[in-house]
Amino acid sequence: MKTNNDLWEQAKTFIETCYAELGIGRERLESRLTEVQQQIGRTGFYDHTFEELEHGAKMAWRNSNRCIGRLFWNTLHVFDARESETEEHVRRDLENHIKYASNGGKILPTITIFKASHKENKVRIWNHQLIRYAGYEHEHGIVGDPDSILFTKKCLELGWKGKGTNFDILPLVFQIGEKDPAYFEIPEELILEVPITHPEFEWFEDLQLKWYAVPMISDMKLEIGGIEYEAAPFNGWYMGTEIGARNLADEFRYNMLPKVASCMGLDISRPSTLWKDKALVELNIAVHDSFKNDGVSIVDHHTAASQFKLFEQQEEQTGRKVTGDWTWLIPPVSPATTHIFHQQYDNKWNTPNYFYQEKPY
Ligand code: HEM
Ligand SMILES: N/C(=N/c1cccc(CO[C@@H]2CCNC2)c1)c1cccs1
Repeated sequence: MKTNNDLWEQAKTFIETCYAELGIGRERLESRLTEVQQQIGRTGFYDHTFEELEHGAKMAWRNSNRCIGRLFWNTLHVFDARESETEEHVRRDLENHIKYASNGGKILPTITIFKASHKENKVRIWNHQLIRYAGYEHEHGIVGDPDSILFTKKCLELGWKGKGTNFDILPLVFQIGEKDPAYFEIPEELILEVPITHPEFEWFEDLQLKWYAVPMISDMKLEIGGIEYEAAPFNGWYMGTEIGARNLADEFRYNMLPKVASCMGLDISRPSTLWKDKALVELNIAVHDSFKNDGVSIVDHHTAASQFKLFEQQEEQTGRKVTGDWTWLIPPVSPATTHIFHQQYDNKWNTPNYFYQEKPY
């Protein structure tokens, strides 16, 4: 249980750092600290100004040790949805986020921040990502994304009906306060997807693969200066390997490597022909090429690593120590061809940051 003094210490540290980074003078800092101390004394909590919320969300991205995309931390667009406390308003805010962030393919890194977790009528989103494919477990096998099986079951229990294809878009599911969760289909016109084709292999399109354009994580908790926001969906753009080397490649996901290898005419009779490696590279080329041709933002893992190197240099110049989680920062394809593999990172967790939280179901 956090005491008022613990919260005051966290708040003071955050506001001092935040105001220093924003170049806000001593006068405003002192009066703000007094105001915050009084509000904590009176109510046990305090409310962030929009400026503090906006910069805190950017600092949290900058502190995300597992994120290779942090060069662009200061470009995050922040929507303040802390006043929303009805299903209609939350639904409107989520659809607005999807529309704004997708931006016709020129993806804009965006976060929408709902009511703080200590408030009445707080919001909790049940989706892992705002847009994701359903997964169904049948006797004869799995249809769709195996990673979504449990959440899909929850949606079916709530009354949602899926078409039963490999790419059914799951509904938005969220609850307000202690009320039961509500679900809403996302309007089709808001959903941007990319069919996966290959620049040389004509047969690739016959695999009928596609993936959604915008990854929007909606189940992590944002903590800023001791205040928690358990609903703060954020998006960037994909690094191609996430789709090509994990979502479509893992045996426990769409498991496409054997099929791709066979269509390539490779000898899959023994591992030492490296058929998996050959299929993996072509699948990643297909993903990257398809997104590029459709004008949807995506970054390859080599470019992303170079951008991360610039981030490291930029942080050093600013006098901030870069922290990182090497095990997540190295890409799943050709990791040793990036500088990250040959370097060590301090995995210290600073706040503000994004954290895992208990599932609400
Ligand atoms: C702009 C383009 C971005 C790219 C290319 C990018 C790339 C990545 C990648 C590849 C991962 C590892 C994911 C995995 O292996 O499953 C990751 C993790 C992460 N990213 Fe980024 N990112 C971007 C923007 C953002 C933004 C805008 C935020 C938050 C405001 C963010 C916060 C995080 C966090 C918290 C994690 C760790 C997630 C976990 O622990 O499960 N990233 N990022
Ligand atoms: N490109 C991205 N990739 C991810 C970033 C964070 C998390 C994830 C998915 O994490 C899952 C949980 C553990 N691995 C898969 C993917 C972004 C999503 C939102 C902003 S950028």
